[in-house]
Amino acid sequence: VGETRGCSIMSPTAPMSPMPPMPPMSPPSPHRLHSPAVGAALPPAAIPRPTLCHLCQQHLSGRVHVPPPLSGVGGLLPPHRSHPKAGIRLGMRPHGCLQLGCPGAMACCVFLVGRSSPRAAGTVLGNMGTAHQAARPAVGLGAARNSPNISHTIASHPPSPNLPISPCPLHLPAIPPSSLFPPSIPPPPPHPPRDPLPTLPAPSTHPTSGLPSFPFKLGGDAGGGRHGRGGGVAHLAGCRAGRLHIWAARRRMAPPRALRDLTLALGAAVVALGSLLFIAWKLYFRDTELGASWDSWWEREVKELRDRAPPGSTVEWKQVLVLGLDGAGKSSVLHYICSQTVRKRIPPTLGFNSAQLQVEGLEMDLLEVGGSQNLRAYWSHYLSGAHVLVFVVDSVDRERLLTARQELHALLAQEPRLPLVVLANKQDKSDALSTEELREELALQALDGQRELFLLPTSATWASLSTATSVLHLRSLLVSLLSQS
Ligand SMILES: Nc1nc2c(ncn2[C@@H]2O[C@H](COP(=O)(O)OP(=O)(O)OP(=O)(O)O)[C@@H](O)[C@H]2O)c(=O)[nH]1
Ligand SMILES: [Mg+2]
Repeated sequence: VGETRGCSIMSPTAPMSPMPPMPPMSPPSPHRLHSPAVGAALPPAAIPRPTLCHLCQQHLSGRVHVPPPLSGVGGLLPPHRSHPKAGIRLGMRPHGCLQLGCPGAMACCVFLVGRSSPRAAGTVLGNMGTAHQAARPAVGLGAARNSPNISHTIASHPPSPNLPISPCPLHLPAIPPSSLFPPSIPPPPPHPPRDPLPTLPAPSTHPTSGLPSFPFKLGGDAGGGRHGRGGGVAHLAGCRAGRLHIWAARRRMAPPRALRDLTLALGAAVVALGSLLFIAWKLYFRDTELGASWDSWWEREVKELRDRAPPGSTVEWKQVLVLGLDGAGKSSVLHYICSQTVRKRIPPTLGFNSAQLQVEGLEMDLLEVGGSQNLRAYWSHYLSGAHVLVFVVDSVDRERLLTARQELHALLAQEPRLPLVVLANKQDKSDALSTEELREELALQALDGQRELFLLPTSATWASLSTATSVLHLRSLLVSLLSQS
């Protein structure tokens, strides 16, 4: 046990004296930095007398001082004589200036701030008066009070009313705080009363529209104006006000000017391009059937026939009447005979078509009357002037063969001796009826012996040009028939 070194070293050699009692803790002082005394409130006499910092001393002694590099935050720069405004740097602290309790700093700052920015002066004073109550903001106010803006601004930053008063190091006259900080800012003078608005007349009812309207004068009292001399009383109806409102809304939503111009330019370009294309199309197809109308084609045919006739020759006119149900192929056959070309698309004949053929001193007048139901009533009117009747039948249209037969026999009943040529058209189609079948379906055998009767298989297509079904056989037959009569 005796070898326990720690115990032997740590063991006291002398008896311990009792500890003295600790003094009671004092509460923290609000002015601990400026007053070493301990207490809740300091009497004015206990505040240490302020002393000028070295920067303020230099400035107040009249020497130009170039401030050292700035550092820190929350203070003011010392002033510069030639550039007083340059000395104002709120929010930046210069070296050594704005020492707590330095009234010189306060005076310099307020002086310069007051010359440059009254509002900044008020801020400075307010901050210093509240944060550093040991200083005396009233000292520097002697230089700034001449500006009404300063005192006005300072009112919004009133320092504590318990500020102590100490002698002014700048020997400025002491100013009582009550005159520096007015209790309230005087209210602005009231606006002068405006002219009362003119009262509108009561609305009346518009005589024609029935809407409420308000009379107003056009052109003014002088009797001029762009609406006519003498002015006059007009009526502004309620609907017009609505239109004005819509117009204004449209104007607000109108696209920008550049977009409008671009749209107009594009529209003009499209119109010009379309016109050019149309002219080019017309020029390109002027000699083809696409560019020429049906009527002009007939006119050209007639002109060619007349030009081909030998001068002074006597031409005998014969009329060939071409009839048949609609869609049988009458127009196609005529076109084929006259031009020996095929038109893929032929519009239905709404009235009649006429073509002249001059062959071997014989001029044929080929007359086609439309085959639609409303035109069939006119067929009989052309029978008396015809020398030959050509009746065209659609060899594929089985459903209407009975109709075709009835129409044909009704015509023949009126002209018992008129030569008849029946065309079994569209023989190029695979399901076309043969001529024998058509002879039976149309009851042509009943006409045997009454008149000259022919039944020809035809096809008005390119492929049939040199075949037995070519329409050109019809032309030869017609020439033979008409030459005899
Ligand atoms: N496959 C074929 N189609 C034909 C033939 N003949 C005419 N067509 C077609 O039949 C349709 C009617 O021909 P159109 O010549 O107009 O008949 P249409 O008798 O004059 O008719 P309407 O004028 O209405 O009385 C057209 O589409 C022609 O192309 C033919 O021989 N073969
Ligand atoms: Mg036709």
